[in-house]
Parts: sequence; C-alpha cells; structure tokens
Amino acid sequence: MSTGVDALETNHSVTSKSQVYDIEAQNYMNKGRHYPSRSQIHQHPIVGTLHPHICMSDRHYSTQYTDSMTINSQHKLLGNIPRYVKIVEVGPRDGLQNEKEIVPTAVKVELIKMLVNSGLQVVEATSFVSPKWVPQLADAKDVIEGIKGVGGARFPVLTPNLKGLEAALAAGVKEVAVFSAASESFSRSNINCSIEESLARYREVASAARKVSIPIRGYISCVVGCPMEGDVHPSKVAFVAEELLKMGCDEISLGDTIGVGTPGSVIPMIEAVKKVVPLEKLAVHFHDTYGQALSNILVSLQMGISVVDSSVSGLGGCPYAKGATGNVATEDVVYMLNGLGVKTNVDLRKLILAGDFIRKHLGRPSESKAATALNKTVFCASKL
Ligand SMILES: CC(C)(COP(=O)([O-])OP(=O)([O-])OC[C@H]1O[C@@H](n2cnc3c(N)ncnc32)[C@H](O)[C@@H]1OP(=O)([O-])[O-])[C@@H](O)C(=O)NCCC(=O)NCCSC(=O)C[C@@](C)(O)CC(=O)[O-]
Repeated sequence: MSTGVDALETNHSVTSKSQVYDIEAQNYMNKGRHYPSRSQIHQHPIVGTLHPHICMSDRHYSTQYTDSMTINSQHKLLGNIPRYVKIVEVGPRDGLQNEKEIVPTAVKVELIKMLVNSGLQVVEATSFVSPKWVPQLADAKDVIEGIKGVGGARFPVLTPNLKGLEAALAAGVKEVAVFSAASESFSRSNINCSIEESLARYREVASAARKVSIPIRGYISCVVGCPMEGDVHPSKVAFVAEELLKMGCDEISLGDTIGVGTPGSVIPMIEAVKKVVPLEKLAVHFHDTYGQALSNILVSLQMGISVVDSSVSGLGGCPYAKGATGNVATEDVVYMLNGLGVKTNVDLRKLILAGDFIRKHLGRPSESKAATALNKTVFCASKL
C-alpha cells in the first residue's frame, strides 16, 4: 500500500483526510523527523483554513482557487492583482549563463523539458551571443535543436545584434529578445557599447525580426541600481523603455539586475515607465540579492503588471555585476501566487523536481526557500 499523500492520490481505500494526516505523520516520525501538529497546520497564515492533506499537497502544488482565496482577491490591497500571471522562466539562460563549469547540452535540454512539463509556457532557452563573452551558452544552436518538437511552450532567446538574430533564425528560433540597460556603465560592460549605440543596433534587429513576423522582447537592466553608478533615475528607465516600444518590442522586461531594489525604488520606477509603455506590455525581472524580490513582485502586481520573470531554483547571477545573486526562484513566485489565488498553470511539485534535477547536476543546494521547505516537510516531494 502506498502511504501519505501518495495514498490519497493512488489508494482509493484511504479516503479519510484524518487517516492521511496520521499516515504522513507516522512516516515522518519513523524517519526521525518532526511533523507539524494539526493545530500548527491550521494556524498557518496562508493555509490555515485548509485541511492538512490539502495544505501539504494540493494547496502548495496547484493553483486551484478556494473560498478563502476568493475573499483575498476582493481585499482592497489585492484588488488590482491579476487573476493570471504569465511566468517567463529564465533559468536555462539567465540562470546558467554565469556558471563556470560548462553544463552539458543534454542537461540543458532535459532541464527545459522538465520546466515545460511543469506547465511553464515561456522558457527562455539560451542566447545567441559571442561565445567569447558567454562561453556557457556557446551551444545555443544545439540546445535549440534538442528542444525541437517540444510543444506547449515558447522558447525565446537573446540576440544582441543582427549576427545573433541570423544565427537564431537559422537554428529555427521563433522568438527573440534584445537587452539594453538604463545605466551607461553597465551597457558598456555587458555589451561593449553605449546605450544609444545599443538602441541603434536593436532597431536593426527589431526591424529584421518584424520582417519575418518574429515577436521581440526588450530587456532593460539596472532599472533601479547599477553596480558601478549606484541609484538609477526612473526617467532613464522610461527613456529606454519608450525607445524599445517605438522600435517594436512586444514586451519590455524591467530588470533589477543586482537585486538592490525595494518597493520604495521599484514603485517610482514603474510609475515613470507606465507613462510611456502600456502596463500590459511590461514584465518585471528581479534578482534576489537583498531578499527583496517577492516584495517587489507583489507591488508590481498591485500596480497591474502581470508578467514575471524568474529562474528555477533561483539560479543565476550577472557576469558583469559582482556579488549579484540569482533571479528570484520560480518556486517561490509560484508559491506566493498560489497563496494569492493567482493562476499560473504551473505544477509546483513538477517544478521542484526540475529544480532538484539542475541543482543535483550543479552540486549546490536550491536557493528557493519554498522548494527547500517543501522538500523537507512534504515527504512526497522529497521521495519523488
Ligand atoms: C554584444 C557583443 C556581441 C558585442 O561584442 P563585441 O566584442 O563588442 O562585438 P564585435 O562585433 O566586435 O564582435 C567580437 C567577436 O564576437 C563575435 N560576435 C559578435 N556577435 C556575435 C553573436 N551574436 N554571436 C556569436 N558571435 C558574435 C564576432 O564575430 C567577433 O568574433 P571574432 O571576429 O573576434 O572571432 C558581446 O558583448 C556579447 O555577446 N555580449 C553578451 C553579453 C551577455 O550575454 N550578457 C548577459 C545577458 S544580459 C543579462 O543577463 C541581463 C538580463 C537580460 O537578464 C536582465 C537583467 O537581469 O538585468
């Protein structure tokens, strides 16, 4: 007989929720681990109203609405939060680009497949950049070849110039992104040219992409702070955002590259940008260096943004921003959105498996607080 949450899913003879709780608790104690008491589970601020078996499995792993969630969405603080958030998974690109040891192409391809299998609908696959600048992604063409035939998701790639766009198109890519910055110094260290020069290059890329009906995303790095220049004024971000919009970018992602932002700096930045770019074209891209990413995402959602970039297991860091840690972990974003009753279509359990897979390969523990906690406390996740 299978046990615990598995029993709930596979053994129809175990129907009582209380029986499931007892089996889970017994299994935990058999392994010498602590299992939360019924009252602890009931007092949990997010899952408190739910029954143990739900909060230890379905609640954390699904995006199903509950009555309490409906009440939350009507709360004045949460009223603006969209009912659906599109997550742009950037782990295979932003997450891996900084890894010193070359990750085999087969591992990258398997990671992308697992991410798609978790329900993610946009997975940034790789970059067609200079292999001298980013050796980790020198296998871009092979990665694209490896995911040919994988359905159910879009696989944009980064293209810094026409050369990158041509290579991406030749490989069969259907969606691309250009990447600029709101800080002059960062632009020079990341792409070896000024902001103006980069925009001129991207106009060519955007125009060529439009000719073949390829959607294009525009990134802006350093939207609140730069590793070299410090604070970045919102007007600089708004300027670049407007230029990206004018050249035809379908979506503009606002990147806190070094994770220094707080709601105090993010709100005025978004206020400035939304005057020149419609909110529905904006995405946010937070790194979690100072542990502010989820707060920043929450205020962005409250301001009406509904596209969030994140990286499985919190992989990442920027090669040109010393000390910057990874992107916000996708697992943590999904956990928070589940708690808010916001739909993502992502199965958190499968997502955690993808995170476990890549972390095992890299030989480092997960940066995701939610994945770490769930792997510790939900034995069905650690067992899978
Ligand atoms: C932009 C360049 C190419 C300029 O690099 P450059 O050295 O100024 O360019 P170049 O035109 O003089 O070319 C130099 C060499 O690169 C080659 N080259 C030129 N272009 C390509 C290409 N597309 N694909 C392959 N090779 C290329 C070119 O052929 C030549 O080769 P060589 O003649 O020396 O053998 C370079 O600086 C570069 O590739 N930079 C990439 C930087 C990067 O990928 N950074 C990370 C991504 S951005 C990011 O992570 C931030 C983001 C988006 O996540 C948001 C956030 O968090 O802020």
